[in-house]
Amino acid sequence: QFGSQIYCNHTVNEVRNCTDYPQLIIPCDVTAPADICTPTVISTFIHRITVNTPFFGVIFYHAHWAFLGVTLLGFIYAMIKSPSDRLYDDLDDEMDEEEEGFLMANSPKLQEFLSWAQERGVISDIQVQDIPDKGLGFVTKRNVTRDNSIVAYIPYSILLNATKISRYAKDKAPKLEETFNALMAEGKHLSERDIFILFLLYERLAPGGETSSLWKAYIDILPRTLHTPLFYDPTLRACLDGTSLKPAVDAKYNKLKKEYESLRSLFNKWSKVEDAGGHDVVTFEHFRWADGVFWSRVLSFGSRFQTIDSIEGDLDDFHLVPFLDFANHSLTPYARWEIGTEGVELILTKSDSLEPITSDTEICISYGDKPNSELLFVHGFTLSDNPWSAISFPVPFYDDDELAKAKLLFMQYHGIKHLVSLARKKGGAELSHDSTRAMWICVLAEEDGIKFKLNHNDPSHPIDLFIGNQIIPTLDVFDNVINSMELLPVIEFRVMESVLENVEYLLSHLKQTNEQVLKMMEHGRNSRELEYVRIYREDEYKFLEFAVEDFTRKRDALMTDEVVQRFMLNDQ
Ligand SMILES: C[S@@+](CC[C@H](N)C(=O)[O-])C[C@H]1O[C@@H](n2cnc3c(N)ncnc32)[C@H](O)[C@@H]1O
Repeated sequence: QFGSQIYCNHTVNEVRNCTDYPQLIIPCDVTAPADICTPTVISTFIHRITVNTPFFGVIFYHAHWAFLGVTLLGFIYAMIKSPSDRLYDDLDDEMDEEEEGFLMANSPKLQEFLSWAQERGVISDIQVQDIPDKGLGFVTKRNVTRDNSIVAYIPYSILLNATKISRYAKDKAPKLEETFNALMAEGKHLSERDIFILFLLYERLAPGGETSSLWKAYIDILPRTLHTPLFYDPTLRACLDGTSLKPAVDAKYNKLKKEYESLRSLFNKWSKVEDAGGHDVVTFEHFRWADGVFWSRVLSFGSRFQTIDSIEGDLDDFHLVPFLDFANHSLTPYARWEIGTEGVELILTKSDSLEPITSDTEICISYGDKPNSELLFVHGFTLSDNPWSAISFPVPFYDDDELAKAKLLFMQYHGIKHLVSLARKKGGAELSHDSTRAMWICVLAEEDGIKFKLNHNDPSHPIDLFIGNQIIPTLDVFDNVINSMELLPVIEFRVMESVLENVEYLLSHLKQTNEQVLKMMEHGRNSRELEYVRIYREDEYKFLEFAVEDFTRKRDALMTDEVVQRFMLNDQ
């Protein structure tokens, strides 16, 4: 009623004086002198109502208590009510795991999954644990020797691949099958990846899809938030400016967005939008998640098929292997995975060292010789001591190249990527075989004797290439013909010059943005993601400097070649 007002409650000769009695300076209350303590406007107002119309005063008094009571009850209800809506269940999951984006090793969901796996035949002699900065991973339970022994075994029956998902949709998930059928009716070819991500979304979000599913326990342990650049906020994304990854991230983001929009209406057939609280059943956020989970956990069996003939007759490349997919990546892994006769095995790789691996040591596998750009793009982490470096840029056709369209069509027909990839190998920066072919096609001109013939009436074979008078039916023939051309050093010289121009441009672009980005990084919140981006930028910078040096050397060496010199003289 009086707010923070105070007064002196002591008089000397009828004058208020608290100089010697500071303890008598006290807060105003109703007994205080009215000329010193002024009630607040609101309290005066309420007082007046109460005195002039006691009836309303009584109502006001009781309403006050009723309001407090209802608020308290509402609060208690909100505390004890478990959210029933699937959408909020999901939100709840996300909040639990929000901090790290990963499940914790002691979570009931993980325990449920481990029992599920065990009941279905998974055998393991290692433990799933929280690994700092990596989510979950494997650790040894006791001292073990590296002797090619199997430390985990996952039977084929719980592996997922596109064929199995399609069969599951047919038998148990009619709405998922409807989605597959609708897309095929539109003439869309469903890739293995398409089938996987539709499955992951269906299992996670379609009502009734997950509850009775064989895969529920597995879907539940998949990380709900991912940390790849596709999930960066705009500031963090700007820290990629000037790198070769930036255009790749932007392109992927836009592609996913388009893909999501084209599927949105089909997702909304899984349940009524009203039942999903007026939201889309599957949001773009979910769609990004499914794509990210797929690429960060899938194993490619492709190159290892010769070792199996009992995997239920299907020859899909991509497999999700529940349990094995807890294995993290290391440059010096203790284990590898292999396809056994009845399941996938995790094997402690043999080592000459007799020293055992001590208990509680992390058991990693190798995801392959992946450069930091790829690790960051697919997995959201980088390694400061990663020896694998690589860089890619689009095939650099000249603006005035009239054959560019035909060249692109030829490359497409023969499955040559439109991307040039350079990697650190054998002490130099090397073009991949595919990229060498792409660069040859790029730098060849009509004057060199190449000719394209378009086959308008045959869409299955739309273009032919001729070099001299020889038709080039396959890429092997292409390699042989180019390698036996007298002009080869000139072609190589052009390739070196063009690649050099591109790596020089990439380096200067990275240099230009470095200062600005480093400043932004200094002021940014220090996060693990930022550290990963910093490592990647430094790595790319060093590799580009190295590539510029190496290609300058290679180009200069070719400049002394007789054929090149003759060609240059004739050209002038
Ligand atoms: C196949 S999963 C491995 C299991 C995963 N840690 C989990 O909690 O489910 C691959 C993901 O693990 C994380 N990861 C694997 N190796 C890592 C490493 N060396 N450093 C940081 N994160 C790693 C990345 O998020 C990656 O996308």
